[in-house]
Amino acid sequence: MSIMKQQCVSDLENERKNCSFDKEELTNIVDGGVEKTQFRRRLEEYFLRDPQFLDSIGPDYMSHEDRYANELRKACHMIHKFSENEEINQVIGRPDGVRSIMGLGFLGALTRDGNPLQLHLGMFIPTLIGQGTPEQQERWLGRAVLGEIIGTYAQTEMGHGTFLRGLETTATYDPSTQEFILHTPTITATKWWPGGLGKTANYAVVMAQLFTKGHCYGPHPFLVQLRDEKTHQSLPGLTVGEIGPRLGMNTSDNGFLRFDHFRIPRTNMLMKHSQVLEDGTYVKPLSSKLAYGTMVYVRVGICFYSCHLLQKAVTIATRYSAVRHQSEMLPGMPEPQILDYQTQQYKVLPQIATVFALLFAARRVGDTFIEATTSMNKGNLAMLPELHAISCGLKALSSTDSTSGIDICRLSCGGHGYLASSSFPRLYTLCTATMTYEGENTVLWLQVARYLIKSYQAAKRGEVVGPSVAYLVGKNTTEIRADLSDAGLLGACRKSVCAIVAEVESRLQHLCSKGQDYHHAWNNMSVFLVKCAQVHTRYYVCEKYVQAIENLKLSDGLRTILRNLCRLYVVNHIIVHQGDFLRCGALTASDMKALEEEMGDLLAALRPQAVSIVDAFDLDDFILDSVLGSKDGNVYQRLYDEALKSPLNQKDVPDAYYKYLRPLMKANL
Ligand SMILES: CCCCCCCCCCCCCCCCCC(=O)SCCNC(=O)CCNC(=O)[C@H](O)C(C)(C)COP(=O)(O)OP(=O)(O)OC[C@H]1O[C@@H](n2cnc3c(N)ncnc32)[C@H](O)[C@@H]1OP(=O)(O)O
Ligand SMILES: Cc1cc2nc3c(=O)[nH]c(=O)nc-3n(C[C@H](O)[C@H](O)[C@H](O)COP(=O)(O)OP(=O)(O)OC[C@H]3O[C@@H](n4cnc5c(N)ncnc54)[C@H](O)[C@@H]3O)c2cc1C
Repeated sequence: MSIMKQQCVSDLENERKNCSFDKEELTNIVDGGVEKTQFRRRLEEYFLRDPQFLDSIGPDYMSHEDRYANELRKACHMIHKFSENEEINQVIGRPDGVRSIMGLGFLGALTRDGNPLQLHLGMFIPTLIGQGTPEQQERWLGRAVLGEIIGTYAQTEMGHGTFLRGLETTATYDPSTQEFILHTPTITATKWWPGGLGKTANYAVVMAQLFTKGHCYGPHPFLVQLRDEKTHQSLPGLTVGEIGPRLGMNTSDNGFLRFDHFRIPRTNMLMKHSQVLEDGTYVKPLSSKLAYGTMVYVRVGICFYSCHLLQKAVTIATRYSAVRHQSEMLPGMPEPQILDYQTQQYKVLPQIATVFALLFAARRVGDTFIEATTSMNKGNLAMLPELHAISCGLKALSSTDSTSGIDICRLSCGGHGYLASSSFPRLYTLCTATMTYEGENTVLWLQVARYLIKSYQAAKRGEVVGPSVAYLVGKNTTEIRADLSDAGLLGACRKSVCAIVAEVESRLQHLCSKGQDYHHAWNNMSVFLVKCAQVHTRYYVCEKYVQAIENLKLSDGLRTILRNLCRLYVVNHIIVHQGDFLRCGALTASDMKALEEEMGDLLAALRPQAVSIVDAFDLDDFILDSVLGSKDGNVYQRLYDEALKSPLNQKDVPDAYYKYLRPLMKANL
């Protein structure tokens, strides 16, 4: 064993000796229970040890087409393995089965840079479940689950992604043939972006403006066959293709689609919520927003997904920080592990704390989703506005924090973090996409703000408002801070959110009273409205974090760790945004000093446990896919071995030298 390897390995071994808690207990909490850990491990064994998921050469060295083909190969193999596994079949058969399987983060690692079947699994099947009638599900769902038909979710157009009411694709009902005629009237109406649309999918859920009897009823979902089931050739009357290279996700064949008066049967409109009868009569849904149901589902999924990406990044960064030695802390002494620098701890440890914050909050929003959909299925839509606001807020917060957290982790690994083999570039590009897709984050923050302001005004009038916003009026606004305990800090958060919302609402009203119409006043206040949404959502996350730890049954050792992480999260948030707390008098300058001191203590207390905590995430080396983050810490050998795989290293003198450099250098001429 080389000296370097020995040192790296013993660094991690020493770290692991410090562990003051039961790792398995923490793993179970991360998974959501002992049984879930066991289930995940069984499936990981089944998938990750299968050599078919290995790449013959690194995807970064493949052509665009070969990379797509390689990931498609693995994605199809994954579906085969789904159908061959009795346990998975049983789970998929349950009402929440598809969600449970999709929620297994490790599946994302089977394909590296975007899965061509992700939209099929993540949106097409859920839309059939959420928007299709029982007869429609009978017709398509079973085939979709088996992979006999592959679909995508085609909503966004070149001209409109955010503003759904602005979609231009039309679906006009023709009662004489009982068909809808799908048409793309302009270049901007071209469907643009859907994953898997380019070359993989032979079906799509297409969102189009529904016209019947001369009226437009807004965007509705239609099940459209795109390609022949035998030849896979695109059907006459439509044009479909791939949109070209992206920042990342380059193997998800994001596509475009145009219709030229393309006809589909009436029964292909997904009619669970609204219907068009044979004679063209439109039957209204209970709420027009039910057509947006799949987006709400996926926004909840993104809260889990972005958190999982951060979990990977922080595992890599923490292990690397324990094996990397650099500079001198004490003059003349050996170079310390970089994790011993307080500034390094401040990069890594808050990201670990964030993983738990996002995970606990995602679980709460997941529960709200299940509760709301259960009552919606019984015709009660009362929870829909609250679900929409919470899922928008948490999707925006999770994706933003995970993306910035991943980049902080990358930076914490210095130069090596910039290598593709560190995995950070891929983690970053996968995560930053979650800030845009499924609702661009600013737009989602403004949806939350709309709900906040309306609820605040309603609460001031004495009306009952949703549970997540009930705190906006009443004693919280005048609450006198007692101490810096968890409860005290949550009280300070509440007070500052209440102050910010009250001030922004009053400035909004002021603009209106000066003669601005509400929409202009709204736009002129929108920077601050976004802020309202952000502080409210942050408070939601902090509150759920504290509650989760209070409610979990934990051993003392683990309780201390999780409590310290939670404190670090809340205290750091308050320090970073201290202006919000000082401005409304929720906290004082001397409180801030005390909190800063506490933060230093928390970093020091958590430092010895950092490697063990990320070990407890139980992420297999295959999942991490990083030369910097593997379990054994053998960083330098892996870096070197990976570099040797570069095609440029297969010849000492590359062909390009003879073509370009030699003439320039005038060598041997
Ligand atoms: C649980 C575990 C899970 C496991 C995991 C599984 C999942 C794994 C994840 C897989 C990842 C898959 C990859 C995904 C790839 C990306 C796919 C896409 O981007 S696809 C493309 C994604 N594209 C996008 O996301 C587009 C984003 N744009 C939009 O969603 C909409 O245009 C809008 C919301 C911005 C405005 O809509 P507009 O119609 O103009 O509405 P107005 O503003 O005029 O407000 C009117 C009223 O409606 C209300 N309301 C609104 N929405 C909802 C709702 N959903 N509901 C309820 N209510 C809603 C609103 O509050 C207001 O109420 P009020 O105040 O009147 O009471
Ligand atoms: C990797 C990836 C995968 C995708 N997959 C799919 C898919 O499978 N299916 C699908 O249908 N779509 C998909 N999309 C499209 C995606 O959903 C949209 O790009 C997204 O909803 C944003 O819409 P937009 O592109 O129209 O952005 P725009 O709305 O044009 O955003 C541009 C800017 O305008 C601002 N803006 C827009 N409206 C407002 C407003 N009301 N107030 C304030 N600011 C505003 C935004 O904040 C942003 O800064 C995907 C996109 C990406 C990047």
